[in-house]
Amino acid sequence: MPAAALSPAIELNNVTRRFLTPNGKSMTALRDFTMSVDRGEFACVVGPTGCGKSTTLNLVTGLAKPSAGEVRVMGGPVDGIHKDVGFVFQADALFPWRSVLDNVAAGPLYRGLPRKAAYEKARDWIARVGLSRFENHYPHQLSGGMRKRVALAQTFINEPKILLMDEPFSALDVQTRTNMQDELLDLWSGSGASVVFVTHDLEEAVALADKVYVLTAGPATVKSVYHIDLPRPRVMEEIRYDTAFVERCRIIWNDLREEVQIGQQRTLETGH
Ligand SMILES: Nc1ncnc2c1ncn2[C@@H]1O[C@H](COP(=O)(O)OP(=O)(O)OP(=O)(O)O)[C@@H](O)[C@H]1O
Repeated sequence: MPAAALSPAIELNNVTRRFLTPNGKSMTALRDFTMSVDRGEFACVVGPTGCGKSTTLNLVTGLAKPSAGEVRVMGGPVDGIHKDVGFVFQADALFPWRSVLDNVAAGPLYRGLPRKAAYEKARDWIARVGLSRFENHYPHQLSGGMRKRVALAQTFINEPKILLMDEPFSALDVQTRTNMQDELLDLWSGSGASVVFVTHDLEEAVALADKVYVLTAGPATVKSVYHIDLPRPRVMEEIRYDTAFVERCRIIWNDLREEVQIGQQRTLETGH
């Protein structure tokens, strides 16, 4: 077996990322950042507002380059967006002028699958997210939760080995959000994909993840890593009452709270 096949799906080794601010000064968003996500592992990243969570995802996509250190995806250096990477962000990435079916079929068509096979596959994924009756609807005719289901189908249909998610459910109401978390775990459990899921919501992180990274107030570095050994499959409505779950949230929140307070204090002092 080649060495690359045994390597983690994602590695950030001592990464520093600096930006130039509008007034020409250098600003460090990430400092000495080290993170490793194994194949098939679900990692969540939590930290104070603006600390650098999205920047970690941008480094994995290659949209941002490290100022120092190294980023590796599937055992190799990052060189543009890797074909095995899928995304789900807070904002919908659906084409408004295309039906649900055309939206979901777009990925396989783009990747060269013949039309008939692409549409068969799209129908299958639409059924898996429970939207068969809506395949001819347009995004504006769907609820926020339904659009998220389309987004998940649109992503999972490409069979990504790595899934990057940046607060994908934060705009949804609590009930819809819970349903989507279950849906995501269900789709992920059969996929073998490695996930990096950024969220402000610690309970969401603990409920979903194998591993939770707590980041410091910017510049972001890894403050601590928690392994979440709660049994799977997990059901969101039930896990929130599980004493082991509550205990883990309490421990991690004690850690995260300090950073949130530092971030808030800084905002009060500097106005941003
Ligand atoms: N392209 C850029 N140019 C300049 N500064 C940037 C750029 N991208 C991010 N930053 C800065 O880097 C810091 C980290 O931003 P990032 O978006 O990674 O934080 P975040 O933790 O994801 O934020 P939030 O919690 O608000 O979603 C912020 O201060 C931001 O202003």
